[in-house]
Amino acid sequence: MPLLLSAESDGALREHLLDVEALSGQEPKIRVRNLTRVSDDGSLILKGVSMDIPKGMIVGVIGPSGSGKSTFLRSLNRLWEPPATTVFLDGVDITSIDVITLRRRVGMLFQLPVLFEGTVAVTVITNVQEIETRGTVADNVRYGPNLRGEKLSDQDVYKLLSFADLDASLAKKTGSELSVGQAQRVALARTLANEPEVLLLDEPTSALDPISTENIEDVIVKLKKQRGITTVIVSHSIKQIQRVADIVCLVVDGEIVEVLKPDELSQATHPMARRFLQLSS
Ligand SMILES: Nc1ncnc2c1ncn2[C@@H]1O[C@H](COP(=O)(O)OP(=O)(O)OP(=O)(O)O)[C@@H](O)[C@H]1O
Repeated sequence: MPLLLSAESDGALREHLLDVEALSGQEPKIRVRNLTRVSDDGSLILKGVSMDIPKGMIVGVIGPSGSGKSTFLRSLNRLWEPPATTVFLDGVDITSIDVITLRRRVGMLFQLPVLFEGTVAVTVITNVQEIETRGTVADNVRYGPNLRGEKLSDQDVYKLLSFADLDASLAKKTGSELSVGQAQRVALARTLANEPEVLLLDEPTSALDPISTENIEDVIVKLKKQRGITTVIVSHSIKQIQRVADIVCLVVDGEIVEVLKPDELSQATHPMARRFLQLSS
């Protein structure tokens, strides 16, 4: 029976008590095995991390600054290229999956939304024609499907905006007319237009006010409940992780040192993890 696994510290994988099948009833969506990253100066950024990410669950990733959280997250859709046979999506080594296909299936949202506003030429890979897109909210939402030669109808765009808790009237606006919170929800709608199976969120609300933060958190939870999307969220806010996550990974110094349920964080035993949790709460 598969177990959630954390980093190996002494050559052997340390098993955790959380059982993936018991939690989700299914095989993991993403499997990470012995993932190591060495920086140019020879220091270890990730130290043989192993982890199962259960399908349809929200996995929170917390830990001190510089501990490797973003590097871990970026490895999952090859924004940082992991070594072969270390990251698997539905059992398939992601380095063998076409990178555009992978990033459609494993979408990502960053700390700050980047919407395009000017004229952008999109080369449609399927039939090698060029489409011009102007940079409205609707254009942003249509971007991913456009790349695949699919055109979303106005209704499709409105549905995606509505799912991201945005009014359809925003569709004709440009990025500069939006608040950061609205722009982040547009970025989320744009990611959802690709119908991802997994969402990677790198501190998605750290630039947002509490109301916008709540809006985004609500959408994250709705995506799990209504669409069964698997989510990995890096956050500096332990309270946020406790609000949205089903399980929490504590990353310290390039290792996942603990995997716990959100209401069991006080049971963390690793000294650095305990100190981090005490200082953050
Ligand atoms: N491209 C890179 N080249 C060299 N070192 C890097 C690179 N990317 C990250 N690092 C280093 O790897 C370590 C982990 O960085 P990472 O951004 O993954 O940590 P983090 O836990 O997400 O930090 P934060 O919470 O501050 O965002 C840091 O020491 C960082 O300086």
